[in-house]
Amino acid sequence: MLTKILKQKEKEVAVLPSFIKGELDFTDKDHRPFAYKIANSLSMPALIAEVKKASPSKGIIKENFNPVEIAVEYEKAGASCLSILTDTEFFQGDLQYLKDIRNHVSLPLLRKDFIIDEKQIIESVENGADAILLIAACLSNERLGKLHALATECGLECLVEVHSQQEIQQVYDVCNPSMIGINNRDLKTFITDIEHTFSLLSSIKKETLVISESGIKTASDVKSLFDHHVNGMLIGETLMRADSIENKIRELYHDCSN
Ligand SMILES: O=P(O)(O)OC[C@@H](O)[C@@H](O)c1c[nH]c2ccccc12
Repeated sequence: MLTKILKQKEKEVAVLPSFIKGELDFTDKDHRPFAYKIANSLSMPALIAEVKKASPSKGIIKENFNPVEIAVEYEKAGASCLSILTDTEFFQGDLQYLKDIRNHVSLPLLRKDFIIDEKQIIESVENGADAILLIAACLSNERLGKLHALATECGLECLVEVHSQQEIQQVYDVCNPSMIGINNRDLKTFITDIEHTFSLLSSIKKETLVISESGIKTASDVKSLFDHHVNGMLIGETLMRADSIENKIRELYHDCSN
């Protein structure tokens, strides 16, 4: 699946406009600090709530999908940051959702896509992202280092996603990201296991914020992230399937306040 996605991304990137680095000027962009928001959620793991219509493993997750309404609900319900899927082909997202949501909420926004090229970084800034996802499994060391450096120069924060001890090493060899995301989803089997986060925690530097991603479903999951001092959690499906986002978020945090 990842190979298929990356092939498609190469096609998309080929038609993106090129740019001249010296001519970039993003000084007037209003940046909403992403990692700062995560670091400041001390009493419980910060919630990065994901706007996600569909996925390759689950198909359509939410039928009546209104991205702006969902984002507004997430903000009201106390999410710290939002993650917006912008991949159209596999996740039925759209870059336009990022723009629209930015006009209706004041939370920091992560563009969730498969970033493999510098041109997508420029596109992310232009469309209102505060942060981007960089997936170690999709990038060589050299690419990861370069993309992380350009994003930082452009004022974007990076959440660098890893699945293994080896990838954590790869990340630290080429950059020092403020946030590392541990994906609990095994990309080969699509099975999620939150224990995956705990098994990799000790390899992450103290100064790096840790985000647990995927398959977080219950108050007891959230409590165990909290007990392991995980800084943040990225939740999509559980919230998208809830009848009431507000009630679901309250329910998820329930055991942290006891
Ligand atoms: O819907 P879930 O299981 O709560 O997962 C959210 C998020 O972690 C997942 O969408 C994700 C994590 N890494 C990704 C990379 C690309 C696309 C999607 C993802």
